[in-house]
Amino acid sequence: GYFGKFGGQYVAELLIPPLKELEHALKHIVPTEAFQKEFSDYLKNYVGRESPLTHCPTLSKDLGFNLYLKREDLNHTGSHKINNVLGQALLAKHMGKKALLTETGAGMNGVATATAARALGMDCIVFMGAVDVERQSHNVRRMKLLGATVVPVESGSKTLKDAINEALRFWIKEQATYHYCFGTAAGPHPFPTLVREFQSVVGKEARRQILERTGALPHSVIACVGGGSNAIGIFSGFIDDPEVQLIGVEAAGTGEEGCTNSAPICLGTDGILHGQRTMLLQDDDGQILPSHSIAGGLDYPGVGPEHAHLNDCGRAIYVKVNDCQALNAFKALTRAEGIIPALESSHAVAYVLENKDEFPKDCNVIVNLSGRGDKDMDIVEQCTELF
Ligand SMILES: CC/C=C(/N=C/c1c(COP(=O)(O)O)cnc(C)c1O)C(=O)O
Repeated sequence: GYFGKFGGQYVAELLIPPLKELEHALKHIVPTEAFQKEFSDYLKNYVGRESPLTHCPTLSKDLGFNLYLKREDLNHTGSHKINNVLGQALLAKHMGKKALLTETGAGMNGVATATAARALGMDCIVFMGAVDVERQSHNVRRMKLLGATVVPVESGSKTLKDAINEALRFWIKEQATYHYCFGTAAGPHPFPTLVREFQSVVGKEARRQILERTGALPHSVIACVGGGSNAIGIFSGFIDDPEVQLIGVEAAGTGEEGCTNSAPICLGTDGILHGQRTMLLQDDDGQILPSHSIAGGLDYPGVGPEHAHLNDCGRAIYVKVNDCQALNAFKALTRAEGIIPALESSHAVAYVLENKDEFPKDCNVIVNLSGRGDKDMDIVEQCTELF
């Protein structure tokens, strides 16, 4: 369960049994033809895969190279989150679990888990920081419509980190009947591996699609990084093609020197959080620092261990983009191509728009468009100078 020196299973003894059960399921159920067939069938006929690879003619003309978007925003429920939670929900069913619990920040993972629970006839509890309940209210309404119980978390910074803490406590108590649908490629082993496995469909499709469309591999593949699941999903399709540059985009918050941010790889240090050794925003005593991002789904002081390793070994580079740059990219994509991106995904688009001279003329670049922006209407409308 390690990625270089990162990863592991640093949890209370009480959590070892369900994690061991999950490791067993990953090894003995996921690889079976029956499971893979059922999972692929849901991805095709319920999620609506495969997602398109959309060329952006207007932005490409301005950039001087070809920008392609992997359209995870077009999946059922509006983001890549459904790929992972459907895989985990199917696995939970096979493991005889009766209900699902999860954490959510942007609410996309909460909606996806509530949706998968309905599709499989299971109950669902979602832990969500009180700050996120406010700023992503569109998704809270969707979760409730889907019959999920939303538990606002009032501890700590009342965002994703705190929701994970509460969810883990709940799981310790209810592990016999609940499966913890971990929403990102982070947490204790086997979650980073399990989530990567279920998100790898994105990278497989994107690699085949770009070869079909352009006859060559792309110069770069770019994705925003919160916990790291949409990025590791698309990276995994190209990780064995050393000529393809992999770029993870973290959230720099407001961007001033020393400001509160969510960029643990760019600005953090090595430590342990939520059962994993990874890069973190922490003080000298190892106390976790509060994070900030305009995007609820990136507002997390940690990152999945595989990204910490890919940064360490240099296979991927990690950069950061601030709130304002993300908002500008949100507007640019909306107005240029008629696609309204999630603020999380806007960070990946912003990196390309802000650094266009780094990409060779006429090359091909893929950005993972991890989700749609309906949930962000209130936030964006507050930045009225944008529109
Ligand atoms: C697991 C908590 C993260 C959430 N969302 C994260 C997110 C992210 C960042 O999550 P990762 O892909 O796991 O880094 C990117 N794009 C969209 C549209 C997102 O919603 C959520 O609760 O919805």
